[in-house]
Amino acid sequence: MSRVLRPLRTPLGVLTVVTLIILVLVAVLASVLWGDDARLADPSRIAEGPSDDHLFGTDAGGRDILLRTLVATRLSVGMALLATVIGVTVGIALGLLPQLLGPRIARAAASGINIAIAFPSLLLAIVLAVVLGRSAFAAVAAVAAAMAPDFARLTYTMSSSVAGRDFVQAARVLGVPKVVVLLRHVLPNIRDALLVRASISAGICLVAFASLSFLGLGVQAPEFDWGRLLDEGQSRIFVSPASALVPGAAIVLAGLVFTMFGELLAKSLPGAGSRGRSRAARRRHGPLSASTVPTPTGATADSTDASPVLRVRDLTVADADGSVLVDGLSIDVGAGEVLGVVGESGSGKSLTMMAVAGLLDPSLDATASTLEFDGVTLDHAGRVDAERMSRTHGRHLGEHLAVVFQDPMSSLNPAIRVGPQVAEVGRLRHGLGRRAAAGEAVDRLDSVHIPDADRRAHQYPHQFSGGMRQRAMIAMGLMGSPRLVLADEPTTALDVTVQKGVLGLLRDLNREQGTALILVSHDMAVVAAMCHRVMVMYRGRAVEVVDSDDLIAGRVRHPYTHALLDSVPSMQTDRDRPLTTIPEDADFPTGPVDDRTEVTR
Ligand SMILES: Nc1ncnc2c1ncn2[C@@H]1O[C@H](COP(=O)(O)OP(=O)(O)OP(=O)(O)O)[C@@H](O)[C@H]1O
Repeated sequence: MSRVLRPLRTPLGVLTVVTLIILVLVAVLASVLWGDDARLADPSRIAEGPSDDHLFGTDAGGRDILLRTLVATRLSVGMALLATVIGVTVGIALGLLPQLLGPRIARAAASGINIAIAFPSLLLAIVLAVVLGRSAFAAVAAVAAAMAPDFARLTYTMSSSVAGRDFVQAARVLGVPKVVVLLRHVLPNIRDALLVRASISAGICLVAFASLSFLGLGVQAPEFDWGRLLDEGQSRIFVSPASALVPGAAIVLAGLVFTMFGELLAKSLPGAGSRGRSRAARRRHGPLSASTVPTPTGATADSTDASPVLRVRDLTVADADGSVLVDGLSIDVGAGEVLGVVGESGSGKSLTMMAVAGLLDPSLDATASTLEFDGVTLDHAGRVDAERMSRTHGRHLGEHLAVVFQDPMSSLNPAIRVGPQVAEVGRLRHGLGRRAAAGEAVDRLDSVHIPDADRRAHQYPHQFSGGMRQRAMIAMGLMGSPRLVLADEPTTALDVTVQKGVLGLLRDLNREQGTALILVSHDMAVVAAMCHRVMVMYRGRAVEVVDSDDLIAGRVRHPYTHALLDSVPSMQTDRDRPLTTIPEDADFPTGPVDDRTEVTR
């Protein structure tokens, strides 16, 4: 709270607040106190200069210029605020729209917004005001319409960036409807920047209205706003400068107040960016398997379980240019199994997991001859369509599939307290009431060893440590009945002292509830200790799947797996020589090992 109030204690903050209060008081009271005087013409005092009775003189109707300017505050400020509210609301709705539509329509909508924003907004407002007719209502509609594209662009850009964060992906895995994701997870994280921009825009609106009225397009007689007063006064500016200068000064001052208020808001609000660091990356990976069955396209992480939890055949992911990023991958993971996935950076581990979770970027093209999760076929005529998966199987995936992302800071929505985030699954999936879901969330937080879970549930993610955030993510998965957990480098961002706790939690879940686990990691020691089998990926292909015992003993066959093992230091490593690394230009075969391949290690 003190952080929010700190900017108010600066001289600029005090000045802004005081002037804002004065502006509001004038807008509310001036019409009541001086409305009649400001409207009543006095033919005996037409176009007088400054005097004791009239500080800044009178206008062509003999009315006090100062009083008319004060009385015009309500209409001028009111119209600016109304247009801002309408423009911002419409702009935000338009800016969020592409997130709700399919990729093609979204691109078209985004292009439409870009084209609209290319028009100078004041020019657009003038054109619209002419088209809509001369009235205050038309002016409000015109200024709001001219402002909307700007906000649509801002909203679209910011929401696109937030939509890439892990906590939004996590919400999608849970099957949260798109509109709810936008309102609950995206909008709160861009709200602050929009608020600041809106208050600054209100000042700009004020000038736009003055311009319209000055051109005779806005408020019509007998009503008057500052722009109209300026228009009336400009013809007499050389005889009676105050007639134009007073309303002109009011426009400038009020515009300044709004702008200063916007600046003050910017300093007071923490801002979406500071609440949660953006991480565009998504990584999730690998599964557990049982036997290595070389296939024509790649090694298969194959489960011995008669009815695997996850069954993937010939998964291929290509980008828009046709480059193949994941090439013919086949995986089986059975209940209670842990499959490790290792491989060089960029080998396609995350994309594989994204495809399984239905979180693939729409720009990517994915196909599979089989993609079954927990007895449900997820692919559609060979196409892995994330949109369709979420629509058709969102509920099933949300209940039985849990994802633990790499970066615990970006996995949780920074704008929502941890308890309600964990409780969301209970409310969405199990139809629990707010109170019941909150109670269950506390139980789950407790079960993942969050100390003082009741109190912690009321805290925001930034008040949690990294390890606690990962535990909270796991607690979220436990709100359903997960049959499979995809853990994408879940401990990479954590201190080593915390890693053990998080991995232990995943292992307990696997052992006690028979939950299958796919663990992506670069840490060979972790993989060897945690997993039954390990799938080695290289350039988009599974080149080898090996029992972890064999991995530990070095009984591997593919040259890339050898190279991976050679790069792991051991107690026997010669400390006087540089550690072995895999050269960047190394070119290993991308085909899978088969039974004829000699075990050379
Ligand atoms: N949305 C996308 N559009 C185009 N290419 C992509 C996209 N996402 C990932 N890629 C590319 O696909 C390849 C595999 O990416 P992926 O994230 O699966 O790698 P990874 O094995 O998980 O790497 P790391 O270990 O560094 O996380 C990379 O070359 C990456 O640049």
